[in-house]
Amino acid sequence: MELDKMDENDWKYHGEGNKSLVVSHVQHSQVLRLLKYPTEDAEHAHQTSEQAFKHIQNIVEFSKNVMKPLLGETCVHHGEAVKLPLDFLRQLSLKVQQERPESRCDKVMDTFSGCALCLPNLTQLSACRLSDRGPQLCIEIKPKCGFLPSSQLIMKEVKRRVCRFCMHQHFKIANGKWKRMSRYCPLDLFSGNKQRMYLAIKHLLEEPQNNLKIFKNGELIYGCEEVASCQQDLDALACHLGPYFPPQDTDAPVNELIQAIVGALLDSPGCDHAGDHWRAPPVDGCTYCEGSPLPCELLQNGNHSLPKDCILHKILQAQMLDNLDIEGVYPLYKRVERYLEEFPKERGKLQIDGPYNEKFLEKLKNCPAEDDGSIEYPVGKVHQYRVSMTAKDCSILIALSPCGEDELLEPNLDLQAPKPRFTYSVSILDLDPKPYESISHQYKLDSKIVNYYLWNTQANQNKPHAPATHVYLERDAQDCTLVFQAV
Ligand SMILES: O=P(O)(O)O[C@@H]1[C@@H](OP(=O)(O)O)[C@H](OP(=O)(O)O)[C@H](O)[C@H](OP(=O)(O)O)[C@H]1OP(=O)(O)O
Ligand SMILES: Nc1ncnc2c1ncn2[C@@H]1O[C@H](COP(=O)(O)OP(=O)(O)OP(=O)(O)O)[C@@H](O)[C@H]1O
Repeated sequence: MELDKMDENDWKYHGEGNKSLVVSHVQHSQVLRLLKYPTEDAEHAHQTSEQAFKHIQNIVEFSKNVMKPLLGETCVHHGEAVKLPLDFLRQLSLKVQQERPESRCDKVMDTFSGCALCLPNLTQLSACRLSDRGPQLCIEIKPKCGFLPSSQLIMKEVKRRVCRFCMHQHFKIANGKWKRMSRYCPLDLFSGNKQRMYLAIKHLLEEPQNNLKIFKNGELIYGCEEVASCQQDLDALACHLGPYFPPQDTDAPVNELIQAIVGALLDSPGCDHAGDHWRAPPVDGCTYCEGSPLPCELLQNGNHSLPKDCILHKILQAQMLDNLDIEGVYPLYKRVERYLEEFPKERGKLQIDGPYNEKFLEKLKNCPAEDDGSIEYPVGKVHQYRVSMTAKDCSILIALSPCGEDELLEPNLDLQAPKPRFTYSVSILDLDPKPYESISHQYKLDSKIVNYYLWNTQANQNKPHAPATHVYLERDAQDCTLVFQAV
């Protein structure tokens, strides 16, 4: 990338999340990930270029030194912090503005610092496998948390039976984030049982929310950009998929696609043994969620039997570093807070805000197994919890391209299920560190999600024919706030 020749016309809007906006290069397989901040947040506008650059470098180092050893060399691309001309960024921001979904416009792209993260465009197969291929298909899945907690410290028993995603759905529908309930359950996807995985992906296709997107040649063809309304057309998707499947299969291209996704998720390409040396302690919680719509006989048939080196297994291992649950971690976070009040200078030594280097990884690995009264124990558990939060919020990108005849013989490139017809690459994105301070937010959110779920499911059980208008009063902390008035 030649920084003195940056031209906004070489870049186009690609997508965005809560924290960053992504543009892709029109010719090269490259993206720029630009941070966003709330429109009213003047503090960020006054952040110096050095501070912004350091923030992005922190993201790079966390991906490279913490998440990569856990998740694997081949699927994590940490990218590079870059400094860009301010004029280019201002023009780019104007150019992409009209393509941004309205629901994301409460934040603006950072055009002040001149800093961004440059990454390979992961919706395309990696360059070494790419050459001149046919049309490329890319499936992005944000799987969310794939296990039920089993910590002794949990007071809210329902959390042992219904997963966070399924409970959160009730809360999201009530506060208008989505219009329709998703039937996807992460425990089905992470089950390792092909039937359950197939149905989990089918449910994602039926109601993608922000958990599934499909790109064709880098363009979004399926998945919602606009938050509340997200009706997708499966017939239109089937038409898009036509060229990828031989004519005899045209009646079922969506099913074929699901099979291909299941195959890629269960495969262990290259078999790098990332994370092997420090496995998360086993969590012996229940392996199915009562919120899943699947029949009981199917749910009980599959117990985290994911192949050891597949992408889902690695992500699940990283998620399971949270073995105390937020209910167990929050008191430890408060203990760290009290310690830092007394010894503020220790903040740097304990690496509360980084740097995310080998020493940080050591702290994570060497956290005492039991509470020995040291400060290393609560700090280690908080670090582990933050890493697990990143793994619970990352996305998997599967880039598929039809195979040439000759490639069908290469064992590591072929999908086993259902037929070896694609070459593919699997990557993980959005591996940013979650701020230390977010633990407090997580604790409150956990409580809101569980309380609302219990209230809503009990209200529906007791009053199946109750009037459609109801009021939810939230009584956490000292106040009593009117939260929802759903109609
Ligand atoms: O808390 P959750 O589970 O709702 O996850 C948030 C995501 O919401 P989701 O439920 O996936 O729609 C949320 O995604 P959306 O903005 O809803 O697309 C973000 O990923 C957020 O992360 P961050 O604060 O931007 O670093 C995520 O927050 P973290 O909890 O990961 O910090
Ligand atoms: N390297 C990449 N290659 C291709 N597409 C990418 C890449 N990085 C991000 N994207 C796209 O941009 C979107 C937003 O990126 P990302 O998930 O990193 O944003 P975010 O703001 O951190 O998300 P979140 O809301 O989860 O915090 C992704 O959903 C993905 O579609």
